[in-house]
Amino acid sequence: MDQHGDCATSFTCAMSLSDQGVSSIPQCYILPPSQRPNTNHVSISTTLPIIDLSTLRDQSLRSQTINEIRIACKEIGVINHGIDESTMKDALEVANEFFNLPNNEKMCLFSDDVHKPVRYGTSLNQAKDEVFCWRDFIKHYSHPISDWIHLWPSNPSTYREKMGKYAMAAQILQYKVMEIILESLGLNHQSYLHEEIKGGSQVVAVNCYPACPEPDLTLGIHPHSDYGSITLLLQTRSGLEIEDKNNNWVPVPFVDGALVVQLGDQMEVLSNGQYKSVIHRAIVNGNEKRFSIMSLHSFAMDKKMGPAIQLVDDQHPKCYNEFSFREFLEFLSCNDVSKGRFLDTLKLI
Ligand SMILES: O=C(O)CCC(=O)C(=O)O
Ligand SMILES: [Fe+2]
Repeated sequence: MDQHGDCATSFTCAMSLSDQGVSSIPQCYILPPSQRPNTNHVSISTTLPIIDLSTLRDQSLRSQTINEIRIACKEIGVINHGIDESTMKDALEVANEFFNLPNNEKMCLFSDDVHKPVRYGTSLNQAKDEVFCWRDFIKHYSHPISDWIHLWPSNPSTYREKMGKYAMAAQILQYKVMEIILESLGLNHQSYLHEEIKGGSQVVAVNCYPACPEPDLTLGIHPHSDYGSITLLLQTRSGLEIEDKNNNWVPVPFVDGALVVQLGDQMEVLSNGQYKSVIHRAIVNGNEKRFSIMSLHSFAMDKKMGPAIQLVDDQHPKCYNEFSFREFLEFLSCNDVSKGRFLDTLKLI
C-alpha cells in the first residue's frame, strides 16, 4: 500500500469513482478543513467586471472600454467575451465524448510527465500533491496547430476537427485580447505582438469534474495561478472561484456563451506587478458533471520574459526576474503547486 492508501492502486480516475456511484470519497481526496470549499466564504462585496469587447469597434467608446479593462486587470482580471457559439458547443460536446470513452482507451494517453505535448491526467498524476483533485483532464499543445494536431486523440473521430476549430478561434481571440491589454499598459504592442505573441505557445487543457458525492470535502483543482500571459476559459456550468485581494474566494458566475479571461504569471511579470495573476480553484458539484476548456497562452517556450523596460523606473523598480515557459515546466515537474507559486520564486522585492 502506498502513502495514499488504496487510492492510487484501486482507482484510476475521478470519472470511474463517480460512475461506480461511490457514496463517500476515498481519504486521499479529503482536504484539511481549512482548505475545503466554503469554509472561508464571508459576505463578499467583490463583483466581477463584465466587459463587452464589441464596443472596441466604436472609436468613441474605445478609450472608455480600454479604461474599463485596465481597471478590471488591476482589480481582478476577468473579462467576458464570446467566440462563435457553435464552435464552443462542438468543443464541449466532443470533450464530453472523450471523457465518456472507456478508461483503458484514455489511459493510453496517460502521462505524468509535464513535458509531454499531449497527456491525459487523472488523480494519479497528482501524486506529488498530498491530496488528490476530483478532476480528469487532457492537455495538448495547440499552436501552431499543424505541428501538434496529429498527436491529439483520434477517438472520438471528430475530436481533432472540433477541438481544433475551437483552439484556433481561441488563438485568434487571445491575440485581440493581448493587444488591448498591452495597450491598457501603455506598451507598444506592435513589437510584442509580432514575435512574442504570434509565435507564442498555446496549451489547451480540457477538464472534466465528475459529480462528487462529498463536494464539501474536496476540490476539482487546488488553488494556483496559470503561468502564461492569459487564459481563456469556456465552461459548462459554474465552479471556478478566484481569490480576491482580501483572500476571499469569489465564485465566477456562469454566463452562457461567455468566456472568462484570466491573467497569468507572465502578465504579472511583464507589467512589473501592475497587473496581478489570478489565483483560482475549482469546486465540484454533488449532482452535476462540469467541463471546462482552458486555452493557456504564453510567450514562446524558450523566450525569457521579464518586466517591460517601459514599466521600470526609479519609482517602479524591477520586481521580478525573467522566466520562460520551459523553466515553469521544470518547476512544475518537481513541485507541488498547492505548496507554493512559481511566481514567488521570481520576486525580487
Ligand atoms: O476548470 C476550471 O474552472 C479551472 C481549471 C484550471 O484552472 C486549469 O486548468 O488551469
Ligand atoms: Fe488554472
